[in-house]
Amino acid sequence: MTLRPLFNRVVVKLSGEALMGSDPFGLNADTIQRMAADLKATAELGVQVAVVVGGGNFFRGLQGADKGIERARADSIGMLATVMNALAMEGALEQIGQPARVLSAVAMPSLCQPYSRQAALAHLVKNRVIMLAGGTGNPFFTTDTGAALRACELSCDAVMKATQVDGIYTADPKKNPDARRYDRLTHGEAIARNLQVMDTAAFALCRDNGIPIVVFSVNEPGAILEALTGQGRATFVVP
Ligand SMILES: Nc1ncnc2c1ncn2[C@@H]1O[C@H](COP(=O)(O)OP(=O)(O)OP(=O)(O)O)[C@@H](O)[C@H]1O
Ligand SMILES: O=c1ccn([C@@H]2O[C@H](COP(=O)(O)O)[C@@H](O)[C@H]2O)c(=O)[nH]1
Repeated sequence: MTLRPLFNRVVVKLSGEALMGSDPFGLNADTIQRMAADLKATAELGVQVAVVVGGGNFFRGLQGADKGIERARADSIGMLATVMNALAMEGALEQIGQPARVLSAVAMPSLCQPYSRQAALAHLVKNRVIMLAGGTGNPFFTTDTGAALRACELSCDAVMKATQVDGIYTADPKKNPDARRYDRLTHGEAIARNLQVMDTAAFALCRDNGIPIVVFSVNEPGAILEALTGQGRATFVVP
């Protein structure tokens, strides 16, 4: 069967928490290798892939702030966590022969290239998987908003949110076993119903720029390729 991608250029928002696999913290090597293979298979289908990686496996700013770290400083630590994840994934991709580049919104030129739209587009057309680290580069935001922002500025066809749950539910399914899953809803409905799988700023940016969002679980091998070819379980957020 020939697999046809639903989209030609995407932002994959890769959950930081998913990168720890069954470990309690940090990076799980098998999990990273599995996701790298999935991203490579997706790129081999001809899809241009920009990955915005989260940092929840290491640090979230709000948790730091709860422990008394000033919020902006805590968010800086969170952004650095995303750079660690991006560097790890870049290495895993290169190891299996998939060209990849980290571009960071927080400049650290001895480790990776600073993010610019021009550089990102130049890598994408050469079929390199780009790892967009540092979120938006500003505190008080999340990598979901970073993913939406990059999808807008890089003219992506969709945001693929690769996360820990297999779609968007009426409430957080980890806390509410009676929550029901949506197959499809609009950005406006997601915002109005306060569905916290993504933050409102991310939903609003995608709504205002007509960018669909696909939410799916990344916990099975091949999940990204499956979601991109319209297989498997996912929720589609559409204009
Ligand atoms: N209505 C909802 N439907 C689905 N999931 C929801 C909902 N409300 C809250 N969630 C929670 O949102 C989580 C996904 O978002 P979250 O930002 O926490 O993590 P992530 O995007 O996977 O990235 P990271 O781990 O890097 O922070 C899910 O694991 C789920 O528990
Ligand atoms: O634009 C951004 C993106 C992220 N942060 C900080 O990083 C952590 C980790 O990102 P997640 O989206 O939670 O995975 C986040 O909690 C923020 O503290 C940021 O400041 N700005």
